[in-house]
Amino acid sequence: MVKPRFKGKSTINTSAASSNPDRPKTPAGSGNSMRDRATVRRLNMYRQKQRCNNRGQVIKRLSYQSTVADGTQARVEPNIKWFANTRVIKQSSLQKFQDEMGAVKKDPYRVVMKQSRLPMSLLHDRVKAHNSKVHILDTEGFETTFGPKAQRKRPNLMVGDMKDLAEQAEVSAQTYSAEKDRDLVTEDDGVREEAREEIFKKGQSKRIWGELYKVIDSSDVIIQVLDARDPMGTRSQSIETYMRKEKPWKHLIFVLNKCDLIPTWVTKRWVAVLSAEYPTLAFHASLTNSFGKGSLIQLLRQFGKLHTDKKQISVGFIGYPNVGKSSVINTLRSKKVCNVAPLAGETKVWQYITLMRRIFLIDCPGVVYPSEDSESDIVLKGVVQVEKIRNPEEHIPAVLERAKPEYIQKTYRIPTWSSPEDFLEKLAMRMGKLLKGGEPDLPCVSKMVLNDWQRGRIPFFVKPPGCEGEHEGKVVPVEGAPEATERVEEGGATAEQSEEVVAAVSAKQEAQQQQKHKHEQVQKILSNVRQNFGKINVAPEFNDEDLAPVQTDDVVFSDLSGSDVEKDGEDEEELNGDEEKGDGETAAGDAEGAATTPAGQPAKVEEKKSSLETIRELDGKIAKYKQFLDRARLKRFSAIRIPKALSDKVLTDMKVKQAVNKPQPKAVTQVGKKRKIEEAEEPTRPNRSLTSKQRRAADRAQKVKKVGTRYYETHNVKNKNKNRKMPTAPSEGKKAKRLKR
Ligand SMILES: Nc1nc2c(ncn2[C@@H]2O[C@H](COP(=O)(O)OP(=O)(O)OP(=O)(O)O)[C@@H](O)[C@H]2O)c(=O)[nH]1
Repeated sequence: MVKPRFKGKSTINTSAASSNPDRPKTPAGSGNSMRDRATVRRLNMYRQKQRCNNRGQVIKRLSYQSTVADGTQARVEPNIKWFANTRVIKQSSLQKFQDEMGAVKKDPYRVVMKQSRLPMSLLHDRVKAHNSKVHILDTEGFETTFGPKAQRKRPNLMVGDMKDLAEQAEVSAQTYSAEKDRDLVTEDDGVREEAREEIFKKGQSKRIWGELYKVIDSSDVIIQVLDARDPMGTRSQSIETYMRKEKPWKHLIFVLNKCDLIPTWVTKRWVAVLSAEYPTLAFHASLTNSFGKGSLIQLLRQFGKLHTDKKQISVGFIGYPNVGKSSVINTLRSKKVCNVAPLAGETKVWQYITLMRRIFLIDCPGVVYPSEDSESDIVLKGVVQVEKIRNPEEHIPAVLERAKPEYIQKTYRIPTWSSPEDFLEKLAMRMGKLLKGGEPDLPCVSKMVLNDWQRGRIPFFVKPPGCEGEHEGKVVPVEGAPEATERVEEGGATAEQSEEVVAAVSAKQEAQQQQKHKHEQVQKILSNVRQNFGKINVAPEFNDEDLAPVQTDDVVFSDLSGSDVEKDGEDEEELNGDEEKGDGETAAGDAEGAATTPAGQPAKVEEKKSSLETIRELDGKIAKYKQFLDRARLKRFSAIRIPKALSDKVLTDMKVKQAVNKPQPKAVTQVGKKRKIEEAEEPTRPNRSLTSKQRRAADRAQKVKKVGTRYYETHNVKNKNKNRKMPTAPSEGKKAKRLKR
C-alpha cells in the first residue's frame, strides 16, 4: 500500500498519483480516461500488506481487518447468489409478469420472441401437490357426464360383444406378418447394412427437389422425359400423383427419348402403353438426325393456343438424370443452348430458354425419385458417374444379366464366359488392360463396360408389357378420368349437413367436368399430331428376334398411337394443322383400316399381315443401309465401301421376298397403291421394278460415290472463292502446278 504522506492538518491528499482516489481530474476530451474512485480504492486494497514486527506480531492490519476487534467471531449471512446466477424479484413483479405474459401466450395473434432468454418457467411455477385432487367436475358436470342425460361420448368399439372380439383377434393373428411389424423388438445380431455411399444419393437432395418444384410451379405444360430403354424405371408415379392432385390444371405429357436405341416396334408399343395414361411422343434427340421434333413443336404450339389468355406459355422438362432433357431442348432449338454430357447431373440449376415468342422452355436438373432400387439399378440407370464408383466390378453381373449374351459377345468379341469375373478377365486380356505382372485390370475394364452401358453401346431395352407381363396390372387412372364419387351415408346427416354434402358433390362434379373438358381438348390437339415411327434411325444392331414385333392387339394402337400407323410416302414427320385435319383423319382411317380387320376374314388377314411384314422387313434393311451411309457421311469417309457379300445378300433377299409377294397382288391393294405413290414420290429409294443389271449398275455407282469431303466448302480457308473458281478436275490443277514449277 502506498504510504500516505503527512500533509499537516489537511485530510485531502493532493497528489496526482494514480493510486490517489482523490487526485484532480484531467479535463474531459484530453484522451486520458481516469480510473474512478472505487476502482482505485479496490486496487489499493489488493496492494496492501500487513506489517508485522520481528516477533511476528501484527503491528498494522489490513484495512478490512481493522473493523472488528481481534478474536471476534463473525457469521456470513447466507445468500442465494452464492449458488447460482440468480436474480431476486418481488412477489408483485412476479405476479405482473405472470399476468402479462400469460395474456400474450394465450393470444393467438401475438408471438413471444426469444423465449429462451425469458424466465418462462415462472409462468408455470405453481407447485402442484402430487396428491392434489383432479377436479373433473370443474370441466364437465356430473349430470352431463354420468346422469341419465349424459352426453359423454362412448368409445367407438369395432365389436359388439366378446365373441366378435375373439374372432377378430384370431383373424388378425392369422394375417400377422412379422416383416411388416415396425414395433417388433428383435435381438440385435450386430450386423447392419452398410451406409450407402454419397454418390448413390445423387439427384435426391433437397436442393434438386426444390429446383423441380420451382420448374413445376412455373410451367403450364410439363414434359416428363423418359428413357426409351427403361421408361417405367425412369418414370415417377409420385410426381404424376402430385400433379394430378395438386396441379390438375397443368398439362403433363411424356416424351419417350432415345428411341434410336431400341427397336421401332418397342417404341410403338411403349407409346401405345403410355398414351393410355398421358399423351406420349417418341423422340430422338439429335442436332443432325432427330425424330419427333416437328410433332413436339406442333404439340407445344397447340398448347399455346389453348392459353390465349397468357402472353406466353412455359414448358418444363423434368425427368431422371441423363435421360436427355437438355438434349431434347437443344434439338428443339437446333443448336446447343443447354450443356449436354453423358454424365448425370450436368444440369445443376433450372434455366429458361426461348423457343419462340410465345413458348419458353425450362430445363430442370435430373431428379431421382424414391424407390427400392439397388445400387446396381442406380448405376445402370446412369444416375452415377462411372468414374466415381468405388467397386465397379460389383455391377458387372447386373449388366450381364440384363443384356443378351449375344449382344455382349458382339460388342466385346468374347465368345463365352463362365462368370462375371471370367468375362472381365477375358476382356482385360483382349483389350490389353493389364497391371504389373500381367494381372488383369478389372476395375478399368469394368468402368469401360459400365460407360458403354450408360452410353447405349450395349443393345438393351425393357420389354413393354404384353411381352413378358412385367408391368401389367399397374394401371394408373387416365388424366381427367372421372373418379368414383364418394358415397354419402344416408340417415345420420341433418338437413344442414346434407346441404353441405350436396354442395361438395356438385363442386366435385364441376371439377370433374372441367377435367373432362381439358382431357377432350388435349385429345383434340393430339389427334392433329402424328408420328411415323418407321423413320426412326435405330442405331444398335438388334437380332431378328428383337426386331420382329410380337403380335399385339390393335386396340393398343388406337388413341394417340392411332397416328403411328405407317403412312408410306409421308414426310419425315407430318404436322397436321387444323386446316389439314380432314386429310389427316382420312389417312389415319385408311391406315387403321389396314391394321384392324373385320372378323370373319382370316385368310385375307394373314395375307395382309405377311405382305406387311415383308415390306416392313425390306424397309428395315433399307433403313439400315441409309443409316450406314449417314454414319459414314458423318465420319467424313472419303468413300464408302459396302461389303459386297452384304449387298448381294440383301438384294437376293429382296428378290425372294418380292417373288413371294407377287402371287397375291389383290390382297394387298391398299399397300400396293401406297407403294406406287411412294415410288413416285421417292425416286432415290431402290426401285423394285429395275432389272438386276440396272440394279447392279446403280449399286456400283453408289460404291464409288464420294461423300463428305468438300474441303473448301466446309473449311474456312483463305482464297476460298478463288479456289472454287479453279477448274474442278484435279488433274488440271496438278498440271497447272507442274507448269508453275
Ligand atoms: N442415342 C441417344 N443419346 C441421347 C439422346 N438424347 C440424349 N442422349 C445422350 O444422353 C446423354 C445425356 O443427355 P443430357 O441431355 O445431358 O441429359 P439430361 O437429362 O439433361 O441430364 P442431366 O443434366 O443429368 O439432368 C448425352 O450424352 C446425350 O448425348 C437420344 O435421343 N439418343
